Amino acid sequence: MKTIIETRQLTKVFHEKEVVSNVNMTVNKGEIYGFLGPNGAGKTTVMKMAANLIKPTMGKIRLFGSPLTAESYQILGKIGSIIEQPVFYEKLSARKNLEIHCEYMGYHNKNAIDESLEIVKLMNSGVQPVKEFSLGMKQRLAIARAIVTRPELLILDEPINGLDPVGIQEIRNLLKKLNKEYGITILISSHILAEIEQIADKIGVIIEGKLIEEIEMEKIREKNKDYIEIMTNNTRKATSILEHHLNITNIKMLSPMTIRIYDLSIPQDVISEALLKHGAVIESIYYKSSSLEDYFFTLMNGGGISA
Ligand SMILES: Nc1ncnc2c1ncn2[C@@H]1O[C@H](COP(=O)(O)OP(=O)(O)OP(=O)(O)O)[C@@H](O)[C@H]1O
Repeated sequence: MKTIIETRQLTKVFHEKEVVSNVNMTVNKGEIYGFLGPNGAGKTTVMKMAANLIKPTMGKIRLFGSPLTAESYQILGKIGSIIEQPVFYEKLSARKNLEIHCEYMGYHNKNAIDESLEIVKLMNSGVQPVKEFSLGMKQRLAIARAIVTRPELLILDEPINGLDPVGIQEIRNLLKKLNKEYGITILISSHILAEIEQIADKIGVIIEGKLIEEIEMEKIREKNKDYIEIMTNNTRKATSILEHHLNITNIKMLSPMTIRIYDLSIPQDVISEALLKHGAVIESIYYKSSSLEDYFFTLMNGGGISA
């Protein structure tokens, strides 16, 4: 698997305060990486270092497999970013803003501007000046500007911040499209779990400058599957009854007295009835539903992330 961003022991000190500490982050090609952490945790600082906007105090960054150095112009040309509040020429149209950006970047491709306006659905904004845009339109224009040079990696710092639910949905769909149809790898930060859990393939959680978790969403969902837990004096007998009489196969023995069923197609009362009917003693049986919010809450231990 190709690695697009790799940081090792990445550290940033501002005025003798370590705001990013030894961050080892890995963003793979094709991934949407959700970078999650409360306000002030260090997300923007890590992203600025990855985009070469500020220098690390210590540690290493590799982009597209090569070390990031002062001569990395070519590598940086493969990155589009929105870091902190995007600034536009407010009196000019969306198209004019993109033209100026392309000129500045030395990127000359006539179709690219039309294509990015089309992708973010701003084709119809015509000559309307950006100052009349809604926040959602401005965020879409920021994305258009980030993708107009056809980058392979997008670094987006809180692009959903402040949008209403419709705006959030629009940006989410847009990012999914850029990722799936155009193969763009995306690093996106947020302080709100719900904003990115639906689109991220992997999540990195940063608190007080430390990356405390980096994990695939798939693994989180796996860990957080609902189950039925049964305590019985004879787990072997109970397992055999479940397998032979109810055809349940996804059973895990947790202790000599406890089993868990992850196959939830059979209702709990049917399970109890079958166990009792065939002579197993049930000490307790209950349904456990665990949500992603629970997982993050436990992880953060109330560290300030809003679920
Ligand atoms: N240029 C700077 N000089 C001094 N301190 C800074 C500078 N930039 C950031 N910091 C401090 O570094 C810490 C991390 O800030 P950062 O902006 O990276 O966090 P964040 O996770 O992106 O939070 P937010 O979501 O609020 O932007 C904060 O305590 C912030 O005050």
